Amino acid sequence: MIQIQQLSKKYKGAENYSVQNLDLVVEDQEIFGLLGPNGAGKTTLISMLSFLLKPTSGSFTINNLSFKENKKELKQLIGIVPQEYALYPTLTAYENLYYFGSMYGLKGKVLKDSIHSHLETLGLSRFADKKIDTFSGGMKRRINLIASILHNPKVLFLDEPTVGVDVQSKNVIIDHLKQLNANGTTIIYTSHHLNEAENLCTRVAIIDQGTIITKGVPSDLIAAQENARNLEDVFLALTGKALRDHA
Ligand SMILES: Nc1ncnc2c1ncn2[C@@H]1O[C@H](COP(=O)(O)OP(=O)(O)OP(=O)(O)O)[C@@H](O)[C@H]1O
Repeated sequence: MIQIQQLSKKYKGAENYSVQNLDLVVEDQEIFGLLGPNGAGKTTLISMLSFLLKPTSGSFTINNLSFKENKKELKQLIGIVPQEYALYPTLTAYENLYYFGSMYGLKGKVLKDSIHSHLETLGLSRFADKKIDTFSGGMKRRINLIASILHNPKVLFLDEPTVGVDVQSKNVIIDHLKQLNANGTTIIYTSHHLNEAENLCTRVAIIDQGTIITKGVPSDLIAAQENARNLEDVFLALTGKALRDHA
């Protein structure tokens, strides 16, 4: 279980908080969606939960382990799939995955088997020895995903895992997330694909200006919002239609 208490982040030099006094509980085995307009604070939140970013204040625990006192254990327990590709372009897919697996302390046959089995499931076995810079966006996204799950994390954070990929790659990624979840991994992911979240998530939270404005089971949120037919209607009713451009 993930318990977030009063978590806040204000970037250095920024006027406003990007995440402010956020409270949230995510139960084991959920697929939890973080939704919200551009700049809402989704990446900031997920980056704090995966130790990529230090909170300004507040706290969280994962499986009762505190982010302050149990950082090392927690880093082994979680996986993070960042929005940007974190891969070495001139190394092959296999070499990249071997490197990332080693970072989690995996080695030998266990690591090799894990790499090959994930490459197989995600349809990339025949590209194992090809360099990453020859890969399409969809292939890189799948390698990025594998790099984060070789150590079989109990909790997986993903920042827009299906952005910019074709429908085929997207389906393979979503099916794999469902499979991981069925095998016991709790999943928290950010997305702008509201249809996808509506179908995939046990619960979602809609975030705006660094705070949660609503959360719940997608069908409950739709039923509770007047004239809403889907999650997109709920999203627009709660966050408005104004563009969120800012520099
Ligand atoms: N490194 C940074 N320094 C200063 N401000 C930042 C930094 N990163 C993000 N922000 C600001 O924090 C706010 C939240 O940004 P964040 O990237 O978390 O939003 P998001 O919901 O993930 O947006 P998107 O959907 O566009 O990815 C925005 O106002 C953004 O400009």
